[in-house]
Amino acid sequence: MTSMEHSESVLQSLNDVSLDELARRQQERNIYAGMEVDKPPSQNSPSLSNGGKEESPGPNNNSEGASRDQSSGQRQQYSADPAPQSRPAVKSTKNANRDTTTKGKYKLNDFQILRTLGTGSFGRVHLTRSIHNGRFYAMKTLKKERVVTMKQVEHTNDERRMLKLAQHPFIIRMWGTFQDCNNLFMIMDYIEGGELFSLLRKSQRFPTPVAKFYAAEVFLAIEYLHGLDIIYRDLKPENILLDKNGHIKLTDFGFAKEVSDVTYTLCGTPDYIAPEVVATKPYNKSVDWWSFGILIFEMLTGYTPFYDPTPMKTYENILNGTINYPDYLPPDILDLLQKFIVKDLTQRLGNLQDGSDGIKYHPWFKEVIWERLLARDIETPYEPPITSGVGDTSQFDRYPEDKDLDYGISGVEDPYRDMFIDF
Ligand SMILES: Nc1ncnc2c1ncn2[C@@H]1O[C@H](COP(=O)(O)OP(=O)(O)OP(=O)(O)O)[C@@H](O)[C@H]1O
Repeated sequence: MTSMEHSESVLQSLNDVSLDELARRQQERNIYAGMEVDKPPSQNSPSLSNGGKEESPGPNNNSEGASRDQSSGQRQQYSADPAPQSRPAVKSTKNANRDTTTKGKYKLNDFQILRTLGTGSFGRVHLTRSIHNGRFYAMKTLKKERVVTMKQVEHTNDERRMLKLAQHPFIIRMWGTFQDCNNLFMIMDYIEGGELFSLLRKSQRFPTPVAKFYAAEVFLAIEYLHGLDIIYRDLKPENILLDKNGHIKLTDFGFAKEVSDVTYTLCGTPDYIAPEVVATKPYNKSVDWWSFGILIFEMLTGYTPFYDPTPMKTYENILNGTINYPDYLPPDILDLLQKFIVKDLTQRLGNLQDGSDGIKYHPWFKEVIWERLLARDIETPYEPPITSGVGDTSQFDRYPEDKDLDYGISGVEDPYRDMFIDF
């Protein structure tokens, strides 16, 4: 199939889906996302006993559980540091000397806020325009109070630091951060094409070459992060944006963490969490390769293999590890998926002696020319229909705008000042 034919088949399936059908599926996703994951599973549950703790127990980081984005119809993220136990602190040193400060501070007045692109549990992402260079940027805002009450202070500081460290063609670029008394602000490139999630839901499932293209670009992003000792920990189609040409940009580093060895925090999105994370065992970068397998499965089938409306049942399914692979999946894909979605870490592709090369040279990826892909020199299977040029927002849902934004307040007492000193 040529690249053109891929695009046509994706577009064809898009055209086949009525708006009602889309609304119904979005609604389904809401129900599916709205289940009880805002509480950490009980310590007695078969899957989540025996807690551990990775991150230094800062004053506000003993997460009892936090879910993100309960309003936008996406699968919820989940983060919980189980009961603290005395474990040696994990040292992450690889990037210790890299400068993650931002040169020259932006301020709110540098941007004109245009509209909301997305919402999360901590705030909104706005389309903005620089008053200096006229360019469009996405401005992610997080309410400090919410970050603190949901015990995500360290994850939020990590998000800023990891985003600043990561500079890659398939990773969102963050230009700077700032804060006021109530909010944190992150200025990122605006990615016009919307979420891969929306495209996948509209298409139901992707033809193999389309799934392979996105998987290969995601692979390069994850391989790069692992090279920096960063575990991403939240791979899913909602966190993959498409630029105007149809290349991917990995976004939302809310759970990304620099870890050279192993870590313990339970976080991620239920359908995508690896069994060793569910079982609160120490885990390493290979959790991203498990999620990568789930992502490829979802792109090819339109659903996730351990799906259940109840997250606790999803966790059980993950621990059972039984997957019914549909008959239409050809043997090379089956082989790949079975090597990613495998509980035994000594069998999991990406975690073997040949590291990420084992993935790169797997037969399913044999026609991928990795150097050209990295150079964005491979034709994309789908170009988002961006008609009104830069700043086009047609690929994003409309969100009711908040008329009472409390942005830009300073000079009053800020109880959280010491918690976000890098912003
Ligand atoms: N740089 C960007 N360009 C365009 N849209 C973006 C950008 N960053 C985020 N968005 C939109 O805003 C949504 C929310 O962003 P993000 O996932 O980073 O926020 P969040 O608060 O972490 O949300 P969640 O709780 O769902 O994880 C994204 O799903 C996407 O639709």
